Amino acid sequence: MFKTANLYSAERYSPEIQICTHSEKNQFALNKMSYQNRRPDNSPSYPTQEEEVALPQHLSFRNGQAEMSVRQRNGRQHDRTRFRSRSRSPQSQRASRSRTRSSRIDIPSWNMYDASYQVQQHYSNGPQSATYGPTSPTYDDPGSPSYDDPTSPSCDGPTSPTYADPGSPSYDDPTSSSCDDPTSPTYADPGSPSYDDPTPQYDAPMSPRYEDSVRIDPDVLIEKDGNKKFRINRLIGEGGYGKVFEVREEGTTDLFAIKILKPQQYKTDLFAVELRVFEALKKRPHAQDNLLTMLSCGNLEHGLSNLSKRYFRTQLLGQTLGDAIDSTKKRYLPAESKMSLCMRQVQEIGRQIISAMLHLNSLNIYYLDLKPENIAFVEEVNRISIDNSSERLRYAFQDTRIKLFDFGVCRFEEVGGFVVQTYDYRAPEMFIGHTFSQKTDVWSFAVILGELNCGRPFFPFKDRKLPNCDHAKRLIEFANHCTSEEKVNGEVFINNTHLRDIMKHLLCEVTPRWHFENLTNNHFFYQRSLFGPM
Ligand SMILES: Nc1ncnc2c1ncn2[C@@H]1O[C@H](COP(=O)(O)OP(=O)(O)OP(=O)(O)O)[C@@H](O)[C@H]1O
Repeated sequence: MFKTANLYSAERYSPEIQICTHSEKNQFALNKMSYQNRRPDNSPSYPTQEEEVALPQHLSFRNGQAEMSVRQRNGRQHDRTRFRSRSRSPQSQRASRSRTRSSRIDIPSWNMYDASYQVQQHYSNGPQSATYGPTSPTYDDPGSPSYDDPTSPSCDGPTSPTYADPGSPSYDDPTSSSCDDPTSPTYADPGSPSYDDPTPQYDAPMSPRYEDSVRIDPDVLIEKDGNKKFRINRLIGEGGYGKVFEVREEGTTDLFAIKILKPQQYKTDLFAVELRVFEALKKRPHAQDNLLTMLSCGNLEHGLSNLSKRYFRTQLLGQTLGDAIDSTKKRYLPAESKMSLCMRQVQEIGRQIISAMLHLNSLNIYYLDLKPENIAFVEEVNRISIDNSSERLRYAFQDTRIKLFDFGVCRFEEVGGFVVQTYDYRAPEMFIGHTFSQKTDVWSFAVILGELNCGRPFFPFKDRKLPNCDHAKRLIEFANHCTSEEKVNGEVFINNTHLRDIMKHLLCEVTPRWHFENLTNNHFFYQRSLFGPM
């Protein structure tokens, strides 16, 4: 997503740090303070798409590690990318500590999802070779409810999915149907660079969180109770309570994902919840079509630095839907610049999410954190076919097979209580303290469909200062407008009549809102001929 980065008039910043991408020949410099305050032309408005995508808002160096945080302004996602010198000899550590502010990183391929980065760090005392980086852990969502927020009552190829999937509702068979996170990282992490803090934090002591994210030592993981050995390829991502690594089984070419629990999270039950969901899913042989399932779990023989030995291993998935549609950055673009996913693929993706949710519901599991960031493509993502002839620009993916993962927030029927949910996808009743139900997920599902159709976050407002009950009302009002043909801000939000008809039943008050079961024979999702070719 950063490949097209082209910085808005970089020279006008007083360059403290330069990053250049070889592939694009884009050189850009940033000065955190000047960017944070204003664009170079002094216009106070939202950044352009390019700026928004390209500008790292914070890049700092700590103990030989270059650290960059990217926060998509007004968006949901907060990404940090770190690079660290592979050899951490005392000399290199000393050299990096004495480095001045004039540093430069060359990144041959600026892609968050590359297996590794080749990073050349040129320090003031001479170029120094360094390598790679674990990539793109997505941290807390600026829109996510924070535990500190007292106003928040609910914390928060060509292969199409097969219609013949016996575990999924089939359109020939209309009857078929098949937890709190106190650990979420928050922006208030004292060791993290803060966006509000104008002081660059050079040579500040590393927070344990940063330090441990890059130390992969040893790089062979051995299952304690099995005989398998895995070599770590890279850190894929980091969540509130665990880190996910891409690993290769020794002696084979098979790749897997291994999630290892952070030691400080032993006391939380999110890992246990996720394992319990995996165990439950074993009872549904077809659940694995659209839900990530576990291959093994237990303890590793040797833990990694700063991580516990508890782990589980799963299939390795591709990019998340959230990253693939990357609509957050388009929030403030004019309508004509937004791109919608072609309707046929909205249908395909929607149908798979329904299938996943029906499996979970049949096991009395509430997912409760449905969002594009928790849905991943089975294969690496390839965006194709942009069709300019339709009303909106459209794109498609080569392979739309998806799976839902991250079951840490799931709830079982017998457990009630406080739930952490992402702000943008949270149902209105959750803002006013209602307990969750299956319909909580239905709302989030509809928001995702809307987002795929609009090419940007569905609800274009986010006012954290608004009392929760007012926000809830606003959501319902806005949803009513969107599901009518009325223009909202000069555009018809949902420009497909079939989708609009369904959305009326999904984006509404909780009582009339449909269940996922109501969608099992819905022609929008199950009538293949409804939409023509991409
Ligand atoms: N099986 C997998 N294959 C590929 N990538 C994965 C896999 N599982 C997780 N990831 C990546 O790792 C990141 C963190 O994983 P996950 O969301 O499960 O962690 P978490 O600790 O539950 O996070 P959160 O705090 O958001 O709940 C994800 O955003 C995703 O990009």
